[in-house]
Amino acid sequence: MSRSASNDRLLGLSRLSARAQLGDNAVILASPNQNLPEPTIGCITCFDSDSFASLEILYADILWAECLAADDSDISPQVELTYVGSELRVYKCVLSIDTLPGSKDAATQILARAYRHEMHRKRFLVIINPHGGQGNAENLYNEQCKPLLQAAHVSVDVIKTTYQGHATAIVADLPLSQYDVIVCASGDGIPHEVVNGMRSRKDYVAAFNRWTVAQLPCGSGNAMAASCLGTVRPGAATLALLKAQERRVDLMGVSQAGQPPKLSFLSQTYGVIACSDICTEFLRFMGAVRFDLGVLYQVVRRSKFPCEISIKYACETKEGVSEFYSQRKGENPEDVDVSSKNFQLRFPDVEAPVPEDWTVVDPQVTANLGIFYSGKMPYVADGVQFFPAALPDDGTIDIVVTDARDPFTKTAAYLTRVGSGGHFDFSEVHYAKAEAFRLTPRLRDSVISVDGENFPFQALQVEVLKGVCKTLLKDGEFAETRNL
Ligand SMILES: Nc1ncnc2c1ncn2[C@@H]1O[C@H](COP(=O)(O)OP(=O)(O)OP(=O)(O)O)[C@@H](O)[C@H]1O
Repeated sequence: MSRSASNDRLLGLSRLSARAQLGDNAVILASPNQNLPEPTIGCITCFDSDSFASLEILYADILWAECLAADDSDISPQVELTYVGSELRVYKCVLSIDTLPGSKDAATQILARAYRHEMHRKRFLVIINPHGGQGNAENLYNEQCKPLLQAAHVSVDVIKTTYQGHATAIVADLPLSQYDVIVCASGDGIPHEVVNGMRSRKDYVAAFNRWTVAQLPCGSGNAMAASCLGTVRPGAATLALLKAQERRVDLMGVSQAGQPPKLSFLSQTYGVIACSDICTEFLRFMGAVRFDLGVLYQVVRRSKFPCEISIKYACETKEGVSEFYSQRKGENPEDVDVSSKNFQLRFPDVEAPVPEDWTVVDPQVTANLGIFYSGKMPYVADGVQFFPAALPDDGTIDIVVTDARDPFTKTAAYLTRVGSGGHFDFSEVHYAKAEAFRLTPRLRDSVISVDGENFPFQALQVEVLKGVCKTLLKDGEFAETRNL
């Protein structure tokens, strides 16, 4: 039996008798009603006249499809479609699907096209950091992400963190088979905790083979979503996540003397950038602006951050980086399970002498260091492509080094071009790819930041761990960066 008319009114459902057929990329409306109902503002189950004006609803925007039992067996099958329309609101409509190639019913065929990577079948654990994003994370999730996840019928459990380090503890104790995707509704701090929680488990290899880690951008630093889903808008990121392709990415193993080894998924930094992030925590109320102010302050002061850096290069020059990048971009290898070997550190301990085949960065530069920034993902913040040559699982870490002695005008010129990746072109900016590096600070006190978190201020050694973690990438690749 079909749904009753009163039930439809309750849902705000528009029962169109529009006929439609399944195209390659969209459900294409053949003859929409002349008198289209206006969408009801704020209602999540209404008709979006904008999409209908274009006479098609893209599979990329479809969240759900369900066959309605026909009142009359003579008419084409009726399908209730749930989709994302203008302003990322969720809409519903009922269509009569005209021609149906193949034996599967219309809803099954639409869902297969809407979810090429079957994300609608996955079980999600969402970890919300209520403290994240200036205390806004929970609201952002509830208002912008949850309606889309519900409309997509995915199974979702939610846990809120109650203290720093809670996400590590949650993941360390989680039954392995209960979930497929660990979604961090947070900034970059929670994914950092999640991968370390996974690594702390006795069955860590199984955990990295089972769980996919993703971010819904609800924090103040959302580099993971910017890089993997191509947006830091929570609603758009939710849609991108539901349609994304699972892909293995590299992590980095971070070693410091006397500290337990840690995993890093995003970046390590010392100098201007680290200080601008960590040293401006007290300006948290200002949001992202606090970071820009911090950079400006350090650059105007021409602050120096002496250190020693040794690098096991994969590409030492920018020409090498460009060539490597163009050869490897677009590779989309099959997902192969990892073993404990993939997590083993290959290089001598951080306290042992630096291996002979590593290169010592010019001591003139490192005695006057401005920025040291190393990373695995292209975007370190919304619209800031610090590492335009970063690739998901190329087995390398991108490194940027600058000299604080550069004239202010030069420094300002390359820093203002970081948004477009234009800093790569400046001869003053050293950009390389490495398998590993060691950084030994030569200041009494300053900051070392790993994935945006404050780490002990002492020497650190970092090496890449190839393809150990699964995440979700829009179109199976990192967000687009400039041409190199
Ligand atoms: N309930 C809580 N109370 C206080 N801190 C918490 C809580 N839950 C998580 N945290 C900590 O908050 C820190 C920042 O988290 P997250 O990255 O999600 O937010 P953010 O707004 O992007 O912050 P940041 O700007 O510091 O990156 C993490 O170190 C995390 O451990």
